[in-house]
Amino acid sequence: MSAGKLTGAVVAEHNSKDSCWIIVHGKAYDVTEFLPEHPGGQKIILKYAGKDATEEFEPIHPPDTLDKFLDPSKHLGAVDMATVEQEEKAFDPEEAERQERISRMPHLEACYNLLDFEVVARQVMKKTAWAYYSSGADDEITMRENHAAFHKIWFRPRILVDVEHIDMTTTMLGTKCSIPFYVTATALGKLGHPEGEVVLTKAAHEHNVVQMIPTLASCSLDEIIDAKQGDQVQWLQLYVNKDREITRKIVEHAEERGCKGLFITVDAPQLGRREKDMRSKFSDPGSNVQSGGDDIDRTQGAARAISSFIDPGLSWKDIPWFKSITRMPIVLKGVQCVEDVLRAVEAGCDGVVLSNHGGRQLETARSGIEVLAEVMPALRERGWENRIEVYVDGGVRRATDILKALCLGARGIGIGRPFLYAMSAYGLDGVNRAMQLLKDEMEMNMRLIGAPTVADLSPSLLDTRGLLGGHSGVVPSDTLGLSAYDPLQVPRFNEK
Ligand SMILES: Cc1cc2c(cc1C)[n+](S(=O)(=O)[O-])c1c(=O)[nH]c(=O)nc-1n2C[C@H](O)[C@H](O)[C@H](O)COP(=O)(O)O
Repeated sequence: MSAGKLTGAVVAEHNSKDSCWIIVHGKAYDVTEFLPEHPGGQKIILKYAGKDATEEFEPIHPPDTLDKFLDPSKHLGAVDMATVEQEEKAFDPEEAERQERISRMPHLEACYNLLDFEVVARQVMKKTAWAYYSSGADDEITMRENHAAFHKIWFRPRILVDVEHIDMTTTMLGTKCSIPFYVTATALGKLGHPEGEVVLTKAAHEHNVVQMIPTLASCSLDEIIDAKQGDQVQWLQLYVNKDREITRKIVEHAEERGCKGLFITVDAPQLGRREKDMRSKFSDPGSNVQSGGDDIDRTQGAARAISSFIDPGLSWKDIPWFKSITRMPIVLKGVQCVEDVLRAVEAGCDGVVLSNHGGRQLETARSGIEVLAEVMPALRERGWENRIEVYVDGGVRRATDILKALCLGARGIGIGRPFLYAMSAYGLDGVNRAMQLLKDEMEMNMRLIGAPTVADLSPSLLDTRGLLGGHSGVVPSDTLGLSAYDPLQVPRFNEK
């Protein structure tokens, strides 16, 4: 012991399956018995047996994970970190190139739209982080269709409308919001930024935008809720655990802490096959997947490793139970056809999110905006349009995308990746700029459409015939036009 603390040498003696100690945030833990239960497999823990595992642990696990899930008897106490041998990191040419690009990255002001953040983030993010955020399922057709679908809808703007004063405010689940979009739930925020989801919390407060807190956040639920200010509104996104008592505790705690909506994710009974994420794990020098020596198939990437608790048995019969454990409005996130929206109304749900999980789940599922165009007329013909709030997410990159969804009848629009990329590349300043760019675009486009308030946004302002074109998959491209087209510039990296 050194000054009443464990030394690195003592911890290093416990470096095998038979006796496995790790160090996280300066404390030692005996995880020997936990090894077979680890959702991410044993190999990743054994890689750090007897060593400091903090860097690997941090982005994937909320800080209270060990307190919550590891028996106190296995908490071995503080380690004198001065005695811990820090491993010499082998030179990583890819990391050196990434750092060099960071040194040349464009100024924040060079980002003029949400896609600009994606261009920069791709160059400056760590490979595994980029892979996790950017990946979609299988061939990523749905992921790309999510954005492409908005280009099938055209506006029918009205003129000579007094649009001097633009009012973007709306209400979502009874909450007044300054703009009709929200930060949707996206897991593992610390893959992109060391502060993780609390960065999104701060920006959401700045712009009076609702934040949906992910079950699989890197930050703990309490950290994210503690980061909110004043009457800032947060919702909880829930992956339902096979152990319903764990789920009950999470829901009750979130309600006690002031969350104003429960969004139950229903499109992920199993997480989708995201090959960029899988591939980046496969090439991860630390994993032994090549040798096939891992006891859990880590070729499935981070997604599969963190989601084994999700209950594939979740069904409509569970809705009454959720209504019995919370007074929060209940919204089903990931609904993808009219029939299930009508069923949600009959089940007494307060809302649905028309979503395919950002194209990360079922490949060739239709985009949320296309489903929205089908759902709202079906609700209106039954007189049910006010019985349920309909949200949509997926592929939203411009305010015109938001306005098209509002015209079709959406209550609010969820945005995921753009805020992750803005955060990963430029931190809080990036997310603030992204939200401000959207606000500026919204104000201008509401003027140009001839709709000064959200209530003025109606289906009559749209031409949706393009959505009826089906999914030929091979869109005849305007080759001549494209060859003449001077593509938009993207932020440029400074010359070497
Ligand atoms: C980009 C992204 C999306 C995730 C997401 C993680 C990332 C990195 N994760 S995931 O790890 O399980 O796939 C979640 C999640 O935790 N829970 C959830 O309901 N949706 C999750 N989604 C889906 C998200 O809530 C939106 O449906 C989707 O991001 C909207 O599409 P855009 O990214 O194009 O805005």
